Amino acid sequence: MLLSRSSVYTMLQNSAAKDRIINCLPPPFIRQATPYTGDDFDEKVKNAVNSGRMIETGIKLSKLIVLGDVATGKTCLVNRFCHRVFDSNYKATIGVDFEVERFDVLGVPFNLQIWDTAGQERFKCIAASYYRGTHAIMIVFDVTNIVSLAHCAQWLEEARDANPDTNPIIFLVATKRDLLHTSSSYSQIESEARRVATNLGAEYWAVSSKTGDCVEELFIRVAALSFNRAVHRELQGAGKRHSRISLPKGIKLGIWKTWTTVEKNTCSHQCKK
Ligand SMILES: Nc1nc2c(ncn2[C@@H]2O[C@H](COP(=O)(O)OP(=O)(O)OP(=O)(O)O)[C@@H](O)[C@H]2O)c(=O)[nH]1
Repeated sequence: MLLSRSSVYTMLQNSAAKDRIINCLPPPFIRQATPYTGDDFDEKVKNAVNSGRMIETGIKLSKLIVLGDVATGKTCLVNRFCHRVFDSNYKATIGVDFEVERFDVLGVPFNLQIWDTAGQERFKCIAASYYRGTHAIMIVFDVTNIVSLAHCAQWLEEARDANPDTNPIIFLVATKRDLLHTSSSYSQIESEARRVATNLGAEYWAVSSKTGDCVEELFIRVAALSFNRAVHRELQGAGKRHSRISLPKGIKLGIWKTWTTVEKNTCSHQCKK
């Protein structure tokens, strides 16, 4: 069955969960540890949304890839956000896993494709073939493993090589925050990680998939910045391709997550103003 653009739009518009509704730009983890310093969505983006132009151009879609050393917690991070679960047993990702999360940003339907990639060397070439066309890159390291932080620059370089013509949003994410019990051991890692984040031009976050600490906030921030960038790109005429539904080869609309319908415009992410 073929769905018209307007029926797909209506279907998706009605399906963002309450906690996926974003009406204001969420803050970074640390104000001094981000290159994305704006306090709000761009004026041009807000004007375009308010004028209704975004509805005509179709559903917004951005691709996020999650990269990092083996067992740093990439899968647990994605599963915590997408399924609200945590599994303490390690199961290696083979190649890539794929999720789509539905958001409603400033009243506009927005989909974030989340690509969880394998950290194991032997699966790397499969994973790397999915790096292309990304709009956001999340480099993950384990707070208890300083070597995984040292490898972040290499992961980013490989992702950038696959996207020479784009300017993706970059996040450096410290996982397993719950494992560092003293604040002094964490602050040592944090200062080194923030230095690395600055060098990479990345926004820094520290999360725990086990406790759920800051996971939701991280992905809401990723979605909001990605939406801002996607609309901006579209307004500049460079993002025409991304304004349409473009699912990866072999992925059908039917596997998209359909969240239980919730009342529209009930925002759980309150504006601070
Ligand atoms: N304590 C704690 N353990 C975690 C956390 N996140 C992940 N782990 C554990 O770390 C191990 C590796 O997690 P995964 O999410 O599978 O790691 P991955 O980066 O996806 O691994 P690859 O797919 O092989 O690259 C598992 O045993 C998890 O339970 C966390 O926030 N806290």
